[in-house]
Amino acid sequence: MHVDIGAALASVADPGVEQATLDELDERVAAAHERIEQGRDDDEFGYASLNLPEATDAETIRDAVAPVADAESVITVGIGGSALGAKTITEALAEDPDSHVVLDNVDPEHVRRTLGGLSLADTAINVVSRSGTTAETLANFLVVREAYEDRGVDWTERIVVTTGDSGPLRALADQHDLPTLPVPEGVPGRFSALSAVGLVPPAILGIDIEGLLAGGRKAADDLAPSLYDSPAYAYGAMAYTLEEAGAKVNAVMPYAERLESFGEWFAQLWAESLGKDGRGQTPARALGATDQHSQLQLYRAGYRDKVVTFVRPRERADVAIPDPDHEDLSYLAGTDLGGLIDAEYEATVASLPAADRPALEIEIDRLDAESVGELLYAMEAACVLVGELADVETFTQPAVEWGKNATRALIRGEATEETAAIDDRERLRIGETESL
Ligand SMILES: O=P(O)(O)OC[C@H]1O[C@](O)(CO)[C@@H](O)[C@@H]1O
Repeated sequence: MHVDIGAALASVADPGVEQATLDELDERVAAAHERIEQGRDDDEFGYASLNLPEATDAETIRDAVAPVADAESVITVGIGGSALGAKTITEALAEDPDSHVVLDNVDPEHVRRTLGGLSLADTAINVVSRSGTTAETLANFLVVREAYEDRGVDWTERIVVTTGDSGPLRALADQHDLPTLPVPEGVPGRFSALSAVGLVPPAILGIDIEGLLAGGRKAADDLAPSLYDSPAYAYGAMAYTLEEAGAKVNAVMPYAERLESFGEWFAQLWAESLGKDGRGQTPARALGATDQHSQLQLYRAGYRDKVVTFVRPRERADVAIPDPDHEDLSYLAGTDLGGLIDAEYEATVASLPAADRPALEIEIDRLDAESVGELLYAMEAACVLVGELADVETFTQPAVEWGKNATRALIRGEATEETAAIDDRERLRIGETESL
């Protein structure tokens, strides 16, 4: 994996990073690296995330999924970091990415349609919740369980549960003696892709989870006291410095359909870790080449408040483009789709500094287990570095609690500060909707 930061230097971009600023920052990177390594050595809360490639035991995961290893599909019931890591890995690596469906929302139409489309007898259930109390996950699990019962499929024979030591999900697993895996100690959900939290569906679907962990180890080995020696820290240092210089939005634009969910995973990692104390880059999700015909206008000619992070695999499968039968298309003759998307990548990356806007590039070797593991780990390490440099609480997410408390109080019919705020919130309705 390599990171190219050239298109975000002040010599070609505004906001941009002066080489001298980067050299100066490198001393702070060294200090942050030392702090991170100390946290890893002590398995400190949060920093323990960066020990997962060594701490995760692939054999234990394979043993736990053995009873359902014959499943043709997996349905993951989880949300946030309890779903996005697995979703990202299976989308990137599964032979058939559609064999992993994820219920990480409580949209009744979507849940009903998803369950209706599955042969439950051939589908394993992967329920994941660190706290074991998340309303969306528990509600969806109860709906999924009932669907299995209604179709006469013994759900206790088709399930793996990954959860903490307490809470209703742990109690349910104990009550039915279900195969369970622990969530990693001291690792927030968004950092847990390289643990049972992210690796059960890949293991069931025959993905090389050992390769994913090996890729994570490679990225860990590349952490160094200088950003110039570590792709992860180079990316993190640039993202931090660009934010300081005004790039408040970080648009992640992978040039591979199989990395679209990586953008969703990155969004939680970046937003929940760094959106603290009135700061934090807003992660925008884009996809190349598609969003060249959509968001690129804004990235090149909108506010100077963005950096675009391009991601691509160097090696790709290929599809020849048949010779065109119109002279206006003669430029496509003898080319292939891989060559076309790579040409579009090069053109679009260059189009940012051509409009003196910053771009960062992340290139992985190919879409295989080691490269994906390396990418996920490197982004986690980059995120931890930004948290150190920005001096924020990287590993907690207190701001999400208000909505959870309000939802629970609403559902229970309780009168709380939150429900009062819901009742009294400012409204000015324009237009009509039919009254329910
Ligand atoms: O794994 P749990 O406890 O169900 O939490 C799911 C997600 O909800 C959050 O706690 C935010 O509410 C995320 O940090 C986490 O990934």
